[in-house]
Amino acid sequence: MAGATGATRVGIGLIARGGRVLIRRRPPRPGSPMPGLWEFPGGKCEPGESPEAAAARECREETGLLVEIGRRRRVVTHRYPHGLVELHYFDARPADPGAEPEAGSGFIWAPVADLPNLSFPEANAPILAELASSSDEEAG
Ligand SMILES: Nc1nc2c([nH]c(=O)n2[C@H]2C[C@H](O)[C@@H](COP(=O)(O)OP(=O)(O)OP(=O)(O)O)O2)c(=O)[nH]1
Repeated sequence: MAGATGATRVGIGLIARGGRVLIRRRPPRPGSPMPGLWEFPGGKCEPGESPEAAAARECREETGLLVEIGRRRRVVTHRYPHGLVELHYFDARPADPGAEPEAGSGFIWAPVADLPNLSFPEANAPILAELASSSDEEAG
């Protein structure tokens, strides 16, 4: 769904537990850009859906986990060759603290400190820098 700026709004969940976050490689699907890059769970807002609700729904659909959405950390507008996106990043955690992502979903718990070494879509640079700096603080 397009926002006021004409950008496609996207809700993204930073599902964290014990210094790790859930990521997977973007699947190679027809019409889905940037296959093979790592990503956080998320996707486009449906008509009338808030980014927060989209983040919760996509986390559920993609990882199988029911999540509690926390604060909105950042909003990033980015132009890709495939279009203009407005990415809303939310802190999230599994409603059941011991729950694991669905087998076959491709999601893994990656240490936050490892994220700078992985290839993500370009628009994720600011959130990756922010997460890396908060992991330094925790470590230090
Ligand atoms: N899920 C997700 N999308 C991201 C991230 N970083 C980033 O730039 N994006 C971009 C890629 C796409 O342009 C857009 C999300 O679209 P998508 O294609 O993954 O979403 P979707 O599941 O709703 O799409 P569809 O294939 O069902 O049409 O946000 C990220 O970390 N996670």
